[in-house]
Amino acid sequence: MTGPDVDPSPEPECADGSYDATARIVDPSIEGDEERVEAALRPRRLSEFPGQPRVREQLALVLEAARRRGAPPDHILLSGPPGLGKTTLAMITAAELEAPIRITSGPAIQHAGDLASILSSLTEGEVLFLDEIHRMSRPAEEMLYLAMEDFRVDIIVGKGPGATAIPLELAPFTVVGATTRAGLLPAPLRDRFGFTGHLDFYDTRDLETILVRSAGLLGIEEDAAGIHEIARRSRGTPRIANRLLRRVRDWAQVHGSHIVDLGAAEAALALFDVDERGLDRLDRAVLEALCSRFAGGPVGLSTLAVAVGEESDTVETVAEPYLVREGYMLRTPRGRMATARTWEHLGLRPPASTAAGLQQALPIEDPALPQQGD
Ligand SMILES: Nc1ncnc2c1ncn2[C@@H]1O[C@H](COP(=O)(O)OP(=O)(O)OP(=O)(O)O)[C@@H](O)[C@H]1O
Repeated sequence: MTGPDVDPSPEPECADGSYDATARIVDPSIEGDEERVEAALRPRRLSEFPGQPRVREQLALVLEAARRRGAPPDHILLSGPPGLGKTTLAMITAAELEAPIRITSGPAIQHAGDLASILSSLTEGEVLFLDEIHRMSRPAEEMLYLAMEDFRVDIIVGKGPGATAIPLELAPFTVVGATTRAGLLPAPLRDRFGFTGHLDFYDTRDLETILVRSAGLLGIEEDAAGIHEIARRSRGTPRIANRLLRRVRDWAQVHGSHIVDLGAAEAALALFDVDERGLDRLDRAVLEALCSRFAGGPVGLSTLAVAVGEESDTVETVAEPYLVREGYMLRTPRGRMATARTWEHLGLRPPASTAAGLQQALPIEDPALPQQGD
């Protein structure tokens, strides 16, 4: 079977030499054709979903209990870095409940009225998937509290002192919210979710399972060494793993071997600037700025982002979680700092004062960053 195809990613360097995150081969965000390929690769049921054993088990329990009660489950919040499977799990939730799903996102709901019209059209038991729930407007958020708790919204009719609230009953439904920034959710909203699943980066073995499945669906011939190489250099992220698989497939096709093996994986990943540890150009740009321009830190997030020509949000949600998790960066009360591993990876020697500072660096717990076992 030949699966859907996409063009190779363009070279991510801008004309002025700054970094273009939209063109990153390991950018976990998606657009256009990529969305179509992703849809084809999504597991449909919990039993087909590799990795995240804790969340999977917890979710299975919540859904099974709801099914036995014959009532919609509690609202579900899924948090974690991009590309780890939040949307996939929301769709699986609906499939396991045999319920329809309505998909929207925080930025798409700017007015409370937008949300009211979605809520009032939900059928009993329907799943409402709210992606990027932390980006909803305040009035919509407040309407959502009431709807989640009492299955009711108050429609305001008129303006000023004469305005009246007309309550509108809603059919019971389940919100599945997804966020890359759980720490930004206001407490009243967070408290209305009966179950929170935090998705963490995948280990290499789970990524191998995902890649073998994807290769089968896309009609790609592979061997174990090729799959292993891609898996271990995918930043623990299924979306990136699937994308690298297609680029290695491209390389193999163009070079006439047609098989995703170790040689093809190494050559293609080198071509697309994915290094031995799976770090990409943005990761390395951040680390290089941290070491070369700020002597290893501490440096504030926005200063660091400006230094690499990126939005703070991109550095914080896309690059940092993996760099922190892999021990390449520390978040301290005084700012971001390089670690001994960073200097070593870049082949640089820290100045003596920085080396001493490294000993005193105190990491901070930040709810916006994924925490193990959260
Ligand atoms: N456990 C998994 N098994 C197989 N494929 C997966 C898994 N998790 C994610 N994927 C694949 O990775 C891609 C991205 O997943 P998904 O869209 O669910 O991520 P996300 O966390 O919602 O990302 P975002 O935060 O950007 O919305 C999809 O093609 C999906 O099929």
